[in-house]
Amino acid sequence: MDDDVPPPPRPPPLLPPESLLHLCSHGYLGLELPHHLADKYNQLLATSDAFFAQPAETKRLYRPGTGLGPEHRGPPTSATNTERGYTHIDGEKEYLTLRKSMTHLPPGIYDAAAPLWHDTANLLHRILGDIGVYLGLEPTAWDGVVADSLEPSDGIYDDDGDDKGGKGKEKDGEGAKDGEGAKDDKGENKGEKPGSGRPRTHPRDDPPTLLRLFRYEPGGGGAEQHRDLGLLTLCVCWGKGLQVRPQRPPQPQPQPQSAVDSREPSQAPPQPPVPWLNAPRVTVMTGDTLHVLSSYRIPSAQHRVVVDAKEAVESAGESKADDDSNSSNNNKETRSSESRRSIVFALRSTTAGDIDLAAFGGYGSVPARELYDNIRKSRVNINANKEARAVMRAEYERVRGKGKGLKEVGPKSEMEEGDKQPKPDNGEGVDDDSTLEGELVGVA
Ligand SMILES: O=C(O)CCC(=O)C(=O)O
Ligand SMILES: [Fe+2]
Repeated sequence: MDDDVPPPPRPPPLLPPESLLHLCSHGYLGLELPHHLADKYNQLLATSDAFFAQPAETKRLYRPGTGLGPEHRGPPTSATNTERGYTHIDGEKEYLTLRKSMTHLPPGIYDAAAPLWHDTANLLHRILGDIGVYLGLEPTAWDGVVADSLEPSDGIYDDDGDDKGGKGKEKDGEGAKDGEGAKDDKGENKGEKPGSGRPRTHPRDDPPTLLRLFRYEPGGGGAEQHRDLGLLTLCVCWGKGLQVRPQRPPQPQPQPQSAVDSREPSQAPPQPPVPWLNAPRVTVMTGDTLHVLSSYRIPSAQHRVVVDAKEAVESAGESKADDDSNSSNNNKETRSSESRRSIVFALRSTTAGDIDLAAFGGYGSVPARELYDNIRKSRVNINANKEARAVMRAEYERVRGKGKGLKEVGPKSEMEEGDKQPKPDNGEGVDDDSTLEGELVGVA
């Protein structure tokens, strides 16, 4: 007998079976964070609050852009890039977006965010492992697509000019603009950990995963209904506003017609819309990339943010999405004069190399960047400013109106119909090298 039994390859399952079933059926789940991680979120919130309390001119130093002068501290990328640095949408919200490189950050943010990045990415990776088991995949199936997002970098960015134009530019396909920008800007992370001799990190080498600190204006509108682009998103909220929409329960099969009821199935009364529910304070949500890689078995979470207190109460009817044992039920109402804040960690699939589809029950492999770009198509960036959203929405409607667009909204039809779809927006016009996230699914 061989006593040499190898250790299990993974930690034991994290989610109880009923919670995993809820997540895989509805796309969202309330979580109770371990104390140490909840503390880290509270510390990051305090640091983030301190940053948002700064005068507008100070915060603007951290916006993305190039050639913005010696005081500029933000990422040296396109000025319209909403996926890095500080963004302010007047009357709506402001947010600071961190990427794995952890560079170009206001003082104090790196120290508060880096440990939290590590713990959150690893928590979501573990939940992906559970989802893999639910799907009948190897629990390690996701490792290759998230490996480059798991650990934060060291926040050092020292562009002394000798790697411009080459290293990493093609790595994730989003580097050219970043790299060009670096020529015009020293790009030092002056508010952050000084140091030398350590591996340098350039923003252009970042995987698309992000950590975002939000502050919403009271009554400023929140975020329109959408689905996230990536694999899993963790939202930690201070103040009510995040709402989720469960999947419609399966409908009973139409009965054989009888003399009593001769209605055609198509004449059945229309279903009332599924109501929005207030999300638990800490909620994990599935994204479109997970939907696609699960062969469409796992829905992506429909969600929105409603910060108009009156609308939030009316639309969700005070019901809470805490119908599972894991949810945390302390999503206190924000007083209308108070700003809602949230910290969002969006774990996205790599854009480097190839994705082995066999690991997901498919066949062959696909270039990771191609998968990412296909899923990103026909999306509206719900975190862009009003004008940009209007342009994207109009283009989206134009394409749909011509009948050449997606037969149905969403990545399923995109994947089925290949990548020949007209592109309502590919991100270039708005964010240049950034990812558009969030799709409006019922554009009014
Ligand atoms: O602020 C939140 O709670 C969620 C924001 C969101 O859904 C998003 O930015 O994609
Ligand atoms: Fe979202």
